[in-house]
Amino acid sequence: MIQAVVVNECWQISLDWKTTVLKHLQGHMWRAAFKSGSMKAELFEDVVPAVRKWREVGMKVYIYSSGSVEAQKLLFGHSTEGDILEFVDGQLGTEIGHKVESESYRKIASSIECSINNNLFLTDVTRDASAAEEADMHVAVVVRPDDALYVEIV
Ligand SMILES: CSCCC(=O)C(=O)COP(=O)(O)O
Repeated sequence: MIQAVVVNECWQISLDWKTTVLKHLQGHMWRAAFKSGSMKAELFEDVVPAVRKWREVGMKVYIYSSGSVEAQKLLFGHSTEGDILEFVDGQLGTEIGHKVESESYRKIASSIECSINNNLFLTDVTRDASAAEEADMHVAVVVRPDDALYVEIV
């Protein structure tokens, strides 16, 4: 039974599926791993300096991820750069809507009380970028070395 679950979860991960069940399992595993100190989130070295700079000039920074809010807090709270949650104004998960749906970005703009075309969405997933752009949000696709599989070069 356990082996069947592991095989199924690995299959979902290989397809980059973001099912709620998978993300809940992720949250449980991460809780144990991050809290025990056996796992730390590794950030690209430009992340913290960039976020600091944006915050210094008065910009707000939010995380919007398919990962649950708990998973986001675990990851950004236990990074190799320490707890960087203090640099973040809030976390948004898929309870606001899926990242491939334009409506999600409209809802985000409304919930953070910032007009949609005054927002910049950074992502490495082109499907998510298209949805945000369709909603009139500014978008920048961030290309990282291991993202080649998910970024469609057009
Ligand atoms: C940031 S916490 C969880 C990350 C995660 O599980 C994931 O699938 C990343 O998806 P995203 O929507 O953030 O691209």
